[in-house]
Amino acid sequence: MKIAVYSAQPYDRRFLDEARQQHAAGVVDAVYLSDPLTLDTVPLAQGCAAVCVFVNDQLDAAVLQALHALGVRAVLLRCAGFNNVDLNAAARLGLFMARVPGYAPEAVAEHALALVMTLNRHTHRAYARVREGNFALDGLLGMTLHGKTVGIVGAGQIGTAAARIFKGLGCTVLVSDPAPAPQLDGVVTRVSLDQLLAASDIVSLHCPLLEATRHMINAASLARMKPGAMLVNTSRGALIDTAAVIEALKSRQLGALAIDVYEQEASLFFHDHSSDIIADDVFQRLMTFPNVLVTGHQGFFTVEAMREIAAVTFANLACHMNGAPCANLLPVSS
Ligand SMILES: NC(=O)c1ccc[n+]([C@@H]2O[C@H](COP(=O)([O-])OP(=O)(O)OC[C@H]3O[C@@H](n4cnc5c(N)ncnc54)[C@H](O)[C@@H]3O)[C@@H](O)[C@H]2O)c1
Repeated sequence: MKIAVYSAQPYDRRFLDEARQQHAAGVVDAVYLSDPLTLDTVPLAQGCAAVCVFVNDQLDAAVLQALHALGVRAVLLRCAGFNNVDLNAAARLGLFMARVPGYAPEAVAEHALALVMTLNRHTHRAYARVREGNFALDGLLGMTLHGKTVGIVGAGQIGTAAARIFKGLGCTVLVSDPAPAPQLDGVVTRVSLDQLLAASDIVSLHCPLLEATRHMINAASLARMKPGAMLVNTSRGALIDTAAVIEALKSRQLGALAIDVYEQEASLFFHDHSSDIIADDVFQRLMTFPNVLVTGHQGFFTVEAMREIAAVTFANLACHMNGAPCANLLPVSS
């Protein structure tokens, strides 16, 4: 079987090839495409019975229909989130749609911690200063995290890992989740979103992007936050209304922002734009704040997570090829 791998970076190729040698040598051929999947790039999957995609690839009804017409019968997401998939269209077309849930929740949770630590203690600024021979401490004042209150919005696999990390630092951990994980019983305090926003020094988002969670952080919810609190988003960009966040930063209601995801990231992230004029004025405004830290969707990016993503992707493909049950199917509705 031939599989077209969209949005393939050299590191994807390395880990996917490793897994293919181990799990599907001689059975699966991979065609690596640096282009993202869009309606325009569907024809690149000509001759392939499956495609493998990533977080910003388009999987709306038109793209799925075009892939199906080309003979594609399986779509393998090499990620956990599937907010970019039209589930109804996938069901209508009878496509095999599988993802990689919970491949390394600690990797993303640890990245959230890295963002908090960096932004709080200004290590990114200290690094640059010291290299220039500037050892002044002015502007580097942080807060001691021990004893602070951290609010985790969405305590699934990643949120649970994050809750344990912050608990380990001596923080009080609040959780808001309509279906909270029982393994956090006795470790965290369960509260409503409003209670969490009002009480937390740090709010970290770990829920999926759904219609119900789109822009859950907006002007109203920002106003309910503790003045000067830090907001962290390693989940999906559109959980946050970025324009409202900019206003809250300007008024100092929001004390600091750390994001690994951005609602318009598809045209920026995973590529080198250092010689381009970036046309996204909202993103560029964010870049002007000294209390904003942005990374380019790298929360998942550890050796362990990349290995697991590649291995599970080929295990999912094997289920499709052998007609075996697959635990990682998307919840497609008919
Ligand atoms: N930055 C990265 O590299 C990266 C990597 C992997 C996943 N992610 C993102 O992290 C998200 C979480 O991943 P996960 O593996 O922990 O998912 P998960 O399904 O294990 O957990 C999600 C949790 O969110 C909860 N939830 C749903 N709606 C909610 C709401 N309105 N308010 C509060 N909680 C709500 C669910 O009940 C569930 O417990 C993914 O959806 C994905 O978008 C980001």
